[in-house]
Amino acid sequence: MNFKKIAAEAAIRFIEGNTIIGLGDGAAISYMVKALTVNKNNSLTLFTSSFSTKKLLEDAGFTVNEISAVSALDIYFDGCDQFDKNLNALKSGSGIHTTEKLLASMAGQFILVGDESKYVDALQTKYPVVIEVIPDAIQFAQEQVHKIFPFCKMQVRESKTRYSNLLIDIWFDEFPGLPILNSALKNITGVLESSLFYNMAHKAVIAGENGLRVIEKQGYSS
Ligand SMILES: O=C[C@H](O)[C@H](O)[C@H](O)COP(=O)(O)O
Repeated sequence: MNFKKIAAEAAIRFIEGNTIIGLGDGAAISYMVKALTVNKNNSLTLFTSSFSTKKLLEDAGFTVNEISAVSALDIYFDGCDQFDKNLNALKSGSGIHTTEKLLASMAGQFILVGDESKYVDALQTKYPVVIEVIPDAIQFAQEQVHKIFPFCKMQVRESKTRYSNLLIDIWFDEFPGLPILNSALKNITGVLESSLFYNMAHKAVIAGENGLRVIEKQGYSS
């Protein structure tokens, strides 16, 4: 069974009545593009944080709009590495979290899509937290991270971001409290964003052996 495909096809239903849509990156999102292609709706205005998703959309005949031209989306859909029961998510894999966070912040609803394996009680340290850093701050940012979290390990990625910035993977043996982790990284001068999406997602659509589930953030009803 292809659970990402099942979740993606279910997630499409949330589009009904909404027209300004953002799409993230990854396998689940690629199934959403396929599903959108089958039920083509020309009234959608589409944005994406991902060059791969952009190519998929354009190959399928959709127009992809410039992010700089928009300030509000109806819904932003994206995959993740993991998310917890409060819908805090790690989106470290692709290194495009700054653009993903921008679109998620613009959206009235931010919906995570994936298979059941993404859902954990508490985020696990098998993924790093990644920060996007302006090149001139590369030493300073590492020093600051080290001062705040002396036991973490850091590795600068070789690839640059679409904004020509650098990415640092930060590995923990154990995560500090997520609110502290979130604000401490955000407050370092020269750091744009981290790959921890703390308190941002509204819903998650996941599929697995036990069927399809929509998990809503506590206190959120659309
Ligand atoms: O880390 C986050 C990435 O941006 C993707 O959202 C994530 O890797 C997608 O996962 P999948 O390919 O399992 O849908």
